[in-house]
Amino acid sequence: MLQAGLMHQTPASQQLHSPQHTCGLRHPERVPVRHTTLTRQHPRKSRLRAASEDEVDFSASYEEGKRRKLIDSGGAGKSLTSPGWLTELGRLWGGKSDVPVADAKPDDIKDLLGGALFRALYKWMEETGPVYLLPTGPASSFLVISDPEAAKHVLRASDNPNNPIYNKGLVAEVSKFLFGEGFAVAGGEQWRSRRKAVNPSLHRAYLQTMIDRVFGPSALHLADKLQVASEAGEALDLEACFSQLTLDVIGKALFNYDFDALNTSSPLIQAVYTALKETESRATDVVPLWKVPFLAPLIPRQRKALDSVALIRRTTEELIAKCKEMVDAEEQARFGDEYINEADPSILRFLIASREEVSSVQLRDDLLSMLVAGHETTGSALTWTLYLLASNPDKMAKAVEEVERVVGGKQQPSMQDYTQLRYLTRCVCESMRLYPHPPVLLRRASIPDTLPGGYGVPVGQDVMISVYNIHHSPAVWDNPEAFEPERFGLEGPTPTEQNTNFRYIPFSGGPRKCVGDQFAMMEAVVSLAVVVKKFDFSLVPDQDIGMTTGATIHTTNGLYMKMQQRQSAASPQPAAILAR
Ligand code: HEM
Repeated sequence: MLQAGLMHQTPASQQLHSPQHTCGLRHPERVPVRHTTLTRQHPRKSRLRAASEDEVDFSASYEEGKRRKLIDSGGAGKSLTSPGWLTELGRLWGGKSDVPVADAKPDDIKDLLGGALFRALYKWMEETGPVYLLPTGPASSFLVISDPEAAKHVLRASDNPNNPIYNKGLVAEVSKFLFGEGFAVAGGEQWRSRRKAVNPSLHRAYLQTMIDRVFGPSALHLADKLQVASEAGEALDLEACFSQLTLDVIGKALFNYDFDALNTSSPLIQAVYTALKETESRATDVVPLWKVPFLAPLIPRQRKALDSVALIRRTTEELIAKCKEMVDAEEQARFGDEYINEADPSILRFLIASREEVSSVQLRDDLLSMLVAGHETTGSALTWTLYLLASNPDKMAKAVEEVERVVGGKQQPSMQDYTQLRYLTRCVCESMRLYPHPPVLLRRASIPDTLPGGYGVPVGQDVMISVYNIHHSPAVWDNPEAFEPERFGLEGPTPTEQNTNFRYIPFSGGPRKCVGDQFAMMEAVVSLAVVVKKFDFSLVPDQDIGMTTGATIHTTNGLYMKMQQRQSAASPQPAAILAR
């Protein structure tokens, strides 16, 4: 089954010959995507209707969809097959709701809890339409959204002071044990004021410093490790390597702390992984025992998670204390919008030097939010981009040609080079279209709402925006399963939620959009540029990579590759090799 997760990928051979997009950019700020609208003609089928203009007006299709809806009085979509028990419960629960209910069988739900969430959600989208109710118990359900216009509506109304309809809901519940007061899960005024304080720390001068001093050098450390394996003729698990790399990067960028995860295994690193795993497990627990506080110390998994969080918090508090001492010792910390301390350009340093009124617990939890949000996400984006490039030799050849031309004899790209690595940037974008991290975004309605097109959303309803479905929908993208970085024209802007009208939302959108999007793109492109410049990568044949989901889409069994140093990269050698 896990293998099947990758089976719906278009085979590399077909991708090589897949027709290229020809639609040009008519609007300089718009990225060409398939100009179609999803029209619900039948609850089990959707058909494509070509739109005549750049911008798609979804309102017409919603109206048509509403007219054609085949909803019975119980609120469930008409089903030709015998519905499962969950659907029955959904019918009872659905009452007057007009949202079609997914024909969810127990097996499907098992799939979902096992981590293959996106596949089940996709199937129900095909059967039921772009907005449906997924019953998950007698009194619980998700309203699943796979439509860009409805996603835009919900994301823009999330923690929006002028239109406060949705909040983070379940996400906040399952990760509170780790994030605490952190702004990634907080809501309302607490979130707003902390996001305002953190945002400026990611200014352009900081990102430039990160490229030169963190992204490039950390990727060169990875190259050292790859070189050793290459000389020994060994295969390495690149997913594990990228996870180590991105932990090293985020540690330095946030705290000026070197986890050195590429070379060592410390209890702290293990603690970060354990805590992350626990958030994933909590989101899919059938019986959420973690909700019962007095039980936690009695359950080994919970105890381990809580011990891990305690270790992470202690370490972060120590780093904050040290940094505070340094800032206090400075005669006059010159602080401005683009403040950077030469010796310590970290975000922690910026936040302390800004002397914002903030409790140390809040500061600690904000940093932890960024550590967690910025680690596995970027690691997974790197993993799947390299996988896709290795599976598509013609795309890899184009990427390598660009890197060699732009970066030339240097070991790592500069900020200026980064802006010229346009094809490689689009490879990362396209990989995040096919493998979005996270594949779903969760929200909860804090007041009753109506989606564009008329579906009602009751107060307290959990909403799941399936980014995966939107990114894979044939109604939204031409040839959606193919890896085609070219679909985002080289001359135009890189795709964002804005210039694709929420068809492309790997960093979400609206007020809760990722704060680290630029950081992540630079980190991913620079890291890939460094390694593809030095090595040819080949997938170990016949491996069962598998695909599963949690906070990100990751492999089930790792991504094993062999590296061979490129002729053109024979000199200069990676730093550590020279030192040997
Ligand atoms: C490829 C890498 C990344 C991806 C795909 C990604 C994706 C996302 C997404 C989808 C959200 C919004 C979730 C929602 O709407 O519920 C988000 C939020 C966030 N991300 Fe990222 N992210 C990445 C890298 C980073 C990095 C490197 C950092 C830090 C430097 C970061 C920090 C955050 C924070 C703090 C939030 C919460 C923002 C808020 O709630 O106000 N992310 N990310």
